[in-house]
Amino acid sequence: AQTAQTAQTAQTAQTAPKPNVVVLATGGTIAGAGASAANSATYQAAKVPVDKLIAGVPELADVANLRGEQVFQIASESFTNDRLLTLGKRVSALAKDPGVDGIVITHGTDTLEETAFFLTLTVHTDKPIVVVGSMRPGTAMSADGTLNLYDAVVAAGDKSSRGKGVLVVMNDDILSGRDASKRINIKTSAFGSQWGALGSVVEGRTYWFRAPVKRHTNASEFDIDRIDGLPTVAIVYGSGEMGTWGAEAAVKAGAKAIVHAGTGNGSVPDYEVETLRRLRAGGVHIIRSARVPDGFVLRNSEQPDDKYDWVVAHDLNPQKAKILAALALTRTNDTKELQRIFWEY
Ligand SMILES: NC(=O)C[C@H](N)C(=O)O
Repeated sequence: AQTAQTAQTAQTAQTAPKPNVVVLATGGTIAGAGASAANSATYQAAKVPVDKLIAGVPELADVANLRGEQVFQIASESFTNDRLLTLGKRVSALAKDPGVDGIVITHGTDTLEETAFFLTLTVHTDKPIVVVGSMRPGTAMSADGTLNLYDAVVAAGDKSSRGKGVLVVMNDDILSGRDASKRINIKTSAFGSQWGALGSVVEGRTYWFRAPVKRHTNASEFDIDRIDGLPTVAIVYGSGEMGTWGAEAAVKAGAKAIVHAGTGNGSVPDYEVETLRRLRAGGVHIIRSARVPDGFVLRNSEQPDDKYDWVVAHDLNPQKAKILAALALTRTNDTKELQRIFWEY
């Protein structure tokens, strides 16, 4: 009986139509190449074209009908707002295509968390969008890109991934694009979230344990199809003896908002308070976040945000807060609205 059932399962797998998944390649280490197999950290990112990446994992053909598109070939530290918009608009167009069931974006890991958050805030779709990278180039021993890509394609082709916002698949984990963050820069377990993974991919199957509750994709008020530019938002990193020059220089350079990556609970040094209040009075928004990777910044604790007309970034790290602030400023200049947005997304 078991043999009959195994045969039937195999036949169902063969006859069930495979999902159509598009791989959008942007570069990164997952497309990297090093001089020797021992080079896990010394290599050139963004070398291998998308068709070669796909051809390198023949098992992909078992789980999806795949085609690749080379959007960029860059290391992800070189992402700009313009590139984010180009990528977002392409993802949105593909998501509207009835012949596309899911989208995978291969991406460098350095700014993968920004791109994943940006897409989850701006692309209106239920279809799975999965961002994936690797920590070792394909030429290295124990390269992690092949399994990560396979897992990403599995997740993107799986109906159970729909409506969960943009996902990050790395190292067997399925994470929310909202709060997945690069937390270790030398190991394959690079990505995590203080709120935990949503699920796992194991041997070509997805397993889910939670779902995001914050607004995303179809429920978002931001729409990539209507955004053609983003304002400059600067992150000013908090430390002892940080001075006030970082904030001043950011505003001189045209920043419309400053994400203050404060110490502790988004603290502001006594000697900087008046500078930030003056910049706010001049129209620049001050968003208090924290350089501490976990936890969240409380409103009116540490600083009287109501009195100063400042915003807090909630649990978003500075780089995520920068993305949300830039998007929010395309729609409002009102502090209360900005704060609402930071609570809701
Ligand atoms: N692991 C990586 O992908 C790092 C690389 N610097 C990138 O972000 O493109």
